[in-house]
Amino acid sequence: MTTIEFKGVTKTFNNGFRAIQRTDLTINPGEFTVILGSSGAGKSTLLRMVNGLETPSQGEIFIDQRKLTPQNLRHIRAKVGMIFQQFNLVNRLNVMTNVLIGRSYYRRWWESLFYLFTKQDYKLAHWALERVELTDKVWQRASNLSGGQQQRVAIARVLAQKPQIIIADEPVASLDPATSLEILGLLSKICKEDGVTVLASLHQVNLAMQFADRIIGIKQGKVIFDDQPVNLLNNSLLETIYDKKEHEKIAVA
Ligand SMILES: Nc1ncnc2c1ncn2[C@@H]1O[C@H](COP(=O)(O)OP(=O)(O)OP(=O)(O)O)[C@@H](O)[C@H]1O
Repeated sequence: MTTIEFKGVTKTFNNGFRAIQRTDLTINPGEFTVILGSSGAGKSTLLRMVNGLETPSQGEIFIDQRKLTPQNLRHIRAKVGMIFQQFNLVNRLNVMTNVLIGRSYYRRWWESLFYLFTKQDYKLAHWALERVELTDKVWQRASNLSGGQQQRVAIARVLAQKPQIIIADEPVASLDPATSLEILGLLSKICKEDGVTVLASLHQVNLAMQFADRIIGIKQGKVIFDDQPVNLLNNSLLETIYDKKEHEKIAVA
């Protein structure tokens, strides 16, 4: 099981805006850690640094005690599966091919370009689609699926990658409440059954409380809460993580 460490990490964008203040964090192996914070708090920036989609301005990131560098980025990306709010599927391709794309990290670039995958890749893709209960949709175009089904294809693609870490950037922000529960339940199951370290950002406090082993609250790029979910509600920090108005909106929702 794999640990993620942020050591003295900051992120300042080219326009001079500092999105992440100096951060030291260890994300424990095999845990479901949720990052909470209002819009613009820096959740995506923090997550995107784990697989090199953003680079820290200062400090270092370690995956399983191995420092993330441009030289080992491809190797580390193979271990880190990524799930996005907008699913990021190739809409014109069928479900199977989308899932096979998760195997690209283990293929030469031209093999992936021409969708040349091995029997073992197909076997893994089938296994992944079974895990997300989508074997009846294998040959359908991705664009013909519902949002929840598309997110399940994205999870299958990540599973086919055989990741040690899953980074999920607001994975349920585009889904209805029932489908959100289904998707987070699936991620939680994968975390517990496969020993995958999951680091997810969410907007919904109730969902974080239900699924997280640990919640990290950030505000203006700074960690202001880091504890078990049960300690969040006892703590006025919930009002601090979100400004009070937003908190009241969430409570009503
Ligand atoms: N490429 C960039 N250049 C300059 N500023 C950026 C860039 N990307 C993000 N930011 C800024 O950094 C801050 C953090 O952005 P980030 O996307 O990490 O927030 P977030 O917490 O994920 O927000 P949301 O919940 O709305 O997705 C925001 O103020 C954003 O405008």
